[in-house]
Amino acid sequence: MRRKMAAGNWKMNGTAEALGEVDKLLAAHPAPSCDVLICPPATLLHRLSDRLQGSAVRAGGQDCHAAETGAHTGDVSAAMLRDAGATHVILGHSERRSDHGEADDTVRAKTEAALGADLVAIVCVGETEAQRDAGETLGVISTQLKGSIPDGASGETLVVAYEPVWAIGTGRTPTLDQIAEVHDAIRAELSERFGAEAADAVRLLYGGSVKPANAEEIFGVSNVDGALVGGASLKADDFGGIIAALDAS
Ligand SMILES: O=C(CO)COP(=O)(O)O
Repeated sequence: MRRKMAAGNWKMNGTAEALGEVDKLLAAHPAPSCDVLICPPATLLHRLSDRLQGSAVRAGGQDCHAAETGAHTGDVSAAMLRDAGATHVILGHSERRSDHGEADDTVRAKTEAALGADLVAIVCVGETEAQRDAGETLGVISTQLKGSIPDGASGETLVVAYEPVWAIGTGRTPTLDQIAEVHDAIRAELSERFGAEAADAVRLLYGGSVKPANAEEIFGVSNVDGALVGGASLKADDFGGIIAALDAS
């Protein structure tokens, strides 16, 4: 049985006062039965992980460099995230791919670095609207999975997030059938590469305009093991509603 996961990606949002929302969330959901993860900006990671001491909620990074140390101004290594209290890191998010030109081989190198630092890697894949309209969705996802996930990944160290680019921050979501089609295809692809047992242990998250109002139906979809949540993770009430829907699913 895969443990469900609700992961919040704060993106470039939040200064110290945002931690008040975390206090609210912890008070409202002291013992969630799913894994709950918050990935704040790197500047908040240490303070967040201090705040989460003694709770069931974990902290994660939003990116890391592929190298361990060195002359990479502005970058943060996987070991540094770990040192700041992270247990997980999001890699290959579509905003990293588009804002920073990250290709699959970069994502793969970063994922290797994350695994080497004992972080769970949440590797993101997803098609653009033009790719979906052209009928290329499954091919694009397959290429991203092959290129972004290193051979050393396992069910315990890898989470895959399917985030259609056109659904991120837009209020639009794929149909439930479209989500099922992609998640089933991801599971099959992982199974072919890593074997059924290892593939079965990998959590597959859906991301893109997940809200309390649509969470329940999305969590009912085949091979959806939770969500990677952007905007709605910034407010304790909204993220709490998503956690509650996941716990009830
Ligand atoms: O990109 C996302 C999470 O990584 C999704 O963002 P939204 O939930 O704001 O659409």
